[in-house]
Amino acid sequence: MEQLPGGRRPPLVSTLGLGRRSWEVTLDEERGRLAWRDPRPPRRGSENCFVPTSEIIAVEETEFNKKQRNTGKWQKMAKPHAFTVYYVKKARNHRWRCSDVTFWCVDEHLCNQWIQALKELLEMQKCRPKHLLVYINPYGGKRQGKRIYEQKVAPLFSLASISTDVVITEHANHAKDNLFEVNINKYDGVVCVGGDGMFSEVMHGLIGRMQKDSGIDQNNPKAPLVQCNIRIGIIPAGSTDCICYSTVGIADPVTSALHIIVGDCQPLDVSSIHHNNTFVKYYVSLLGYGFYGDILKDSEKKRWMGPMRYDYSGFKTFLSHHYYEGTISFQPAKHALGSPRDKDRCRTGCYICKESEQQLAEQHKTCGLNHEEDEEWKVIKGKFLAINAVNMSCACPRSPKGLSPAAHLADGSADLILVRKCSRFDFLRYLVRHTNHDDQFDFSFVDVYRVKSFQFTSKLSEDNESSVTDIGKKRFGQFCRDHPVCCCNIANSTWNCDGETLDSSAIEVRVHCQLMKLFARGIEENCKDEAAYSHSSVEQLL
Ligand SMILES: CCCCCCCCCCCCC/C=C/[C@@H](O)[C@H](COP(=O)(O)O)NC(=O)CCCCC
Ligand SMILES: Nc1ncnc2c1ncn2[C@@H]1O[C@H](COP(=O)(O)OP(=O)(O)O)[C@@H](O)[C@H]1O
Ligand SMILES: [Ca+2]
Repeated sequence: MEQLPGGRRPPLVSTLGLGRRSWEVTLDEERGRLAWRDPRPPRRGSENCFVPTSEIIAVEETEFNKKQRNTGKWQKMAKPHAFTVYYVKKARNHRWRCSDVTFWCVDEHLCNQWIQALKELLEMQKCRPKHLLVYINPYGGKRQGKRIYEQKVAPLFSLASISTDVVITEHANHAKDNLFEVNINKYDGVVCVGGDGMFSEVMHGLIGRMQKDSGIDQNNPKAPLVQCNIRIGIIPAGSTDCICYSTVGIADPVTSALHIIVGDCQPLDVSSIHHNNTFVKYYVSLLGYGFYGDILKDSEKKRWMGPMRYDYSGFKTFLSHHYYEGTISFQPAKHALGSPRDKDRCRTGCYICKESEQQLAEQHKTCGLNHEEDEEWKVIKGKFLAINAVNMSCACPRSPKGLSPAAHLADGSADLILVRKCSRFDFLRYLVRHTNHDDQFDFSFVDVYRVKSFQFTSKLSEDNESSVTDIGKKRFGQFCRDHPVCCCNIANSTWNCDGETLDSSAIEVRVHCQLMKLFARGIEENCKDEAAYSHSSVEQLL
């Protein structure tokens, strides 16, 4: 076939049947779209439709079924040849669905030419995964992980010719441990079916494996970590599904499966947590002390309640109104272009995250040389109801704008939110603002900073100048029973680290810019207005 400069082929244009009528169908490689147009003069209800080729899921030769052939005209003509194109249809609220359109023609050769051209185009999309390793947590969220995968996700992977090795986890850390053993190079990505805790496990397995294979000591808080290029896909089947919601815009298994199929790629900042030069954990969404730590600790005892446990423990923790004393020191993220009070949000193709990617590339060229030790540290002592460090907005169904709506997925910084001791009423006002359009940072008792690293020491551990083991023993102490009204406490809180509790309260945290990648593209600006994807009028004509 004739080729254009750059090896591209000229558009393939044919008149094909769609329903009962003929349409002009164009496959334009250069513009990257499959379009079909009603050639008759425009009238109400008829539309031009197109699908970006990057969002075509599959193409299949189709048997015209009896029902279609037995209606009227078909009986009089030669047996038509047909093919079906499966593609991503964008619905409201960032939801994606698999839609399809069947074209037919009498000429078998033409039909095959179309199938061949579309298949070749799909083959050219090198970012698409062919072989995936899937971990399913059967006990996450409402315990529907296995059913969700089998009924909603597996059929789509099979349609897209993706082969899978599926592991249904049998215990906590099964997926993490397994990732240290498998031949990871066999796979184009790892999929986790579950909640944020399950994602965290898979991430620890992958990042840990990567550092081990590269001889990096994770216990060294200053060690430059090796980027993890194998992408993770999240099929949400957990209780909060914050990481999925904040990176896709919705927690919906079919939408996530389609993002995996089309081979999306979203870099993600990961923070490392150390205690006394010992590696503790990584996190990508929330590291919360005080309010969110206490909710998590209480909710773990109520796992049988499913996702409702967070509402129950949230209410209880709100009523307890405990505050914690400690010192927080941080290094502001001077490199970051944005601020936590920005009105603009991190969206698909975010220029701030792109800029960080370039800075990172420069840094790699200079062999990771930066002078962060010399940069200033700010120190804040106080009594806090909550200390939240978020690497991303932490949007979730409970709070669609999240804990820090302007946080970026991949800018190499975290937003550190300090909620000081205040009245219950004020704390409630603060919480309610996570669910409406008002600014949750516009309170005298709330401060927010964009940081690249921070440290926290609770007053208790400062007073004792204690070691990890001392802190470990004391943190399970009880809240002050003598003064229930004053809400003071003689214990430490717990850190909530992507939904997992941490044992050490004194910690050192560092953001690693774009350490890993997801099968996602960030939240898209709403593109529902583009007639392109609206196929409804075509459906009316059929
Ligand atoms: C009066 C109404 C106030 C409502 C305030 C709601 C604010 C909710 C913000 C939630 C942020 C969640 C950050 C993400 C945390 C998850 O990593 C963690 C574990 O998730 P999973 O593994 O899927 O269970 N979830 C939580 O810590 C639950 C927090 C729930 C708070 C009510
Ligand atoms: N088979 C299993 N049995 C028990 N726990 C598991 C299993 N598989 C994974 N886990 C653990 O369950 C925890 C919660 O999982 P997650 O999928 O995040 O559910 P949820 O969102 O309901 O918390 C994770 O910490 C994970 O390590
Ligand atoms: Ca970030």
